[in-house]
Amino acid sequence: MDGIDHLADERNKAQFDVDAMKIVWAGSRHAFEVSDRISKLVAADPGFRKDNRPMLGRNELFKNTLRKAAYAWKRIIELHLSEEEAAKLRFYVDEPAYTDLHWGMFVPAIKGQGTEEQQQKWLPLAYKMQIIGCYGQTELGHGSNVQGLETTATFDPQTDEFVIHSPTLTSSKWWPGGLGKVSTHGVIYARLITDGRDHGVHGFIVQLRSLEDHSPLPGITVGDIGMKFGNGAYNTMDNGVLRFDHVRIPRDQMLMRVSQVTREGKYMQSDVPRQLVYGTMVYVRQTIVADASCALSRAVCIATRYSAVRRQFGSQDGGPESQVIDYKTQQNRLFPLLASAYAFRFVGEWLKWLYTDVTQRLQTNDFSTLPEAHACTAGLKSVTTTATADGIEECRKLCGGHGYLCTSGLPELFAVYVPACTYEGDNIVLLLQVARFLMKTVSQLGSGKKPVGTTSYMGQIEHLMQCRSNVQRAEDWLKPSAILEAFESRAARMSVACAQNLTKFTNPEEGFAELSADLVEAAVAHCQLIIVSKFIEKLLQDIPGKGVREQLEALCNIYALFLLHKHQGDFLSTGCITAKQASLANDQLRSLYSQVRPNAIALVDAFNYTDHFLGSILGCYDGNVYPKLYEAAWKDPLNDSVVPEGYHEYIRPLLKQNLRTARL
Ligand SMILES: CC/C=C\C/C=C\C/C=C\C/C=C\C/C=C\C/C=C\C=C\C(=O)SCCNC(=O)CCNC(=O)[C@H](O)C(C)(C)COP(=O)(O)OP(=O)(O)OC[C@H]1O[C@@H](n2cnc3c(N)ncnc32)[C@H](O)[C@@H]1OP(=O)(O)O
Ligand SMILES: Cc1cc2nc3c(=O)[nH]c(=O)nc-3n(C[C@H](O)[C@H](O)[C@H](O)COP(=O)(O)OP(=O)(O)OC[C@H]3O[C@@H](n4cnc5c(N)ncnc54)[C@H](O)[C@@H]3O)c2cc1C
Repeated sequence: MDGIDHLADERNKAQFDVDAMKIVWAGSRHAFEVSDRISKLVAADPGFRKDNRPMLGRNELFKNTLRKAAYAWKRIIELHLSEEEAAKLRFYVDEPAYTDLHWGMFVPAIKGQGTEEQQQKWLPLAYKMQIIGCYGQTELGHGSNVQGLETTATFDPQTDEFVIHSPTLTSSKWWPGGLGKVSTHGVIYARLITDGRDHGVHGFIVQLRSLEDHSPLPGITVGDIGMKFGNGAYNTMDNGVLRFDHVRIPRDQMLMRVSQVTREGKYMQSDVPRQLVYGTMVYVRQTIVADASCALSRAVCIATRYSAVRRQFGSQDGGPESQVIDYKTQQNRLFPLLASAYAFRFVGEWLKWLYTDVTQRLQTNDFSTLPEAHACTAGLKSVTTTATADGIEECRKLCGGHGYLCTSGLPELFAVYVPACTYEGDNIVLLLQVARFLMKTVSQLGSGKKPVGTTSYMGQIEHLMQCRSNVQRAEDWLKPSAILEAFESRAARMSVACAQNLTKFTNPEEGFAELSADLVEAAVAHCQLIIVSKFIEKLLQDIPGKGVREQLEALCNIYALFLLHKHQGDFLSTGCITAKQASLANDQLRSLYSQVRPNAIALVDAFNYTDHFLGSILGCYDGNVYPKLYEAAWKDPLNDSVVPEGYHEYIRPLLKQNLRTARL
């Protein structure tokens, strides 16, 4: 606006090489270059404008999303973008749309659960978007309990078809994104019935709409489920309702990698575990962890830049007031979120590796790491999305009153992000899955079976059950070994305590239900240990760039010590640390905040977000907040006229009446 960088002084304070940090954040030089190029391309294109979203009504908003999705596809084709570049373009367009489900769930479901033949038939059509697909699992009556789904797929041997049917109101598909108005096809989950026998839930490719005129096919009732939380926000998505009235599909449209139905109607299961039917959810949960770091870093970038711009109190001799970022309370709320964004980035990278590894093993029929992959994706999805949703709201509060304005970008970010705590598995339901995995691990400890992977720490259970932290000075908390021992012993002791309490119940399922709140806490402790340990492992790698390692070490310590402080009840009650050691951790945390303070702006610059992507006046790169806020206010439709519409109808009569009353 005035061409001045109002945050230049802050940028000059940085003690590390920001460009090198950008590469660490992106994951590689290649990833950085792709991301940088595509984000700038999107930002410069008026076709991807998004600042008017909160003002649009539902129909206008939705049509605008359709236009953008079609335009994005046109640009992808014109520019010959690779799959990686196209995914980045959709990411930076930053508008939830049916394409998320098409590329994010429909295609992966066919890839993961379809046979080679099925993949060859359906994937080319999906890749060219000649068909558009959704993921139709959840129903009005059941979401978390997948085994409770009611939709049926009954095999008819006479015609070699499945009959897909919604027998009750509660069996209506409800929620699938892209279903409401766009999808031509869906991977639909239904109970497979052959010869009167129910074989449980399986996936089927079902055509929903005509490829000629988009009308629903016979027997199909489909529509949108209605407005969701927040103006604009996730209402760009057509989450849908769907009912089937005896809809017939050919037999070869059952996804048959896990199990098959023969021409004669015989149900056959391959060696592949039935849980692979849930494989698409594992895949998406893994991507959601990486997305958590994006959403949180975005909110933190806004709150950090604005905290450096905003001044309140503390003026000396008529000089400027204090920047609010210098208040320790602000740092204590903001810097752990900054550290969490980095922590989630690195654990997301690791989880991607774990997922790729398990996928390769599955291809050779090695299913041994599937339970761990399920527990890690479920647990980390839960812990990172909860922290991110809470963190975005905290960032809004960190921006004071202006954070509540839509132009801060934070209300929309929160509204779009918060359902991540629910979709792809309710966070509590997922933590209970982790707890089951942990209880199984503990119960096998005496059997000679060595715990592996993320539970390998349980292999030293005797030590972890009785060790005492040897931290004596605040600086001792900077040793990775001190942090790891505290987190491992806390997690191990909480799991073992649950396991011991479970033995008091004759019926294990009753015990599990009764102790579920404690089990969830044990699962959280285990997941936080994974995040801390993956951050520490990241620091063992070669990290080029002046001062980059030092900044990451400080952030890693902030993340760990902040958690230790927040959950000190766990650490103290399990006897892993003393009250004195907890207090030393807090002293160390304060001193780490001072270390990070001069680098804070550079640490958020390293995310390399364009102003277009951030979509926030408070977070704009040049920090020129006030003129931009002032100017934006005048662009609000309410300011189109000086005297508002409705004055003559509703304000003037009131004022006149008050005048008469006053004269009386
Ligand atoms: C405007 C823009 C501005 C800003 C944008 C900013 C940010 C945006 C950021 C992010 C957006 C990112 C992404 C968006 C993506 C998605 C959103 C859209 C779509 C959402 C889609 C969905 O929600 S799809 C539906 C998902 N549904 C669920 O997740 C259901 C959850 N329930 C279950 O998974 C299961 O029912 C259960 C696991 C809870 C229980 O299953 P059940 O069969 O009953 O199992 P159990 O008896 O408990 O267990 C049996 C054994 O099976 C093992 N198991 C269970 N699940 C799995 C699995 N998945 N894999 C492997 N193994 C599994 C379990 O451990 C048991 O094992 P045992 O050894 O103990 O027998
Ligand atoms: C924005 C959005 C997009 C979505 N997109 C899709 C999609 O594309 N495709 C699709 O199929 N689905 C989709 N869903 C549905 C989503 O996956 C489900 O809403 C989710 O799995 C949670 O299930 P539920 O709604 O049945 O919650 P419920 O299970 O009914 O949860 C209600 C409460 O009960 C608690 N609870 C449930 N079971 C237990 C238990 N065993 N122990 C303790 N507490 C429990 C939960 O913690 C929660 O507090 C979407 C949902 C949203 C919000």
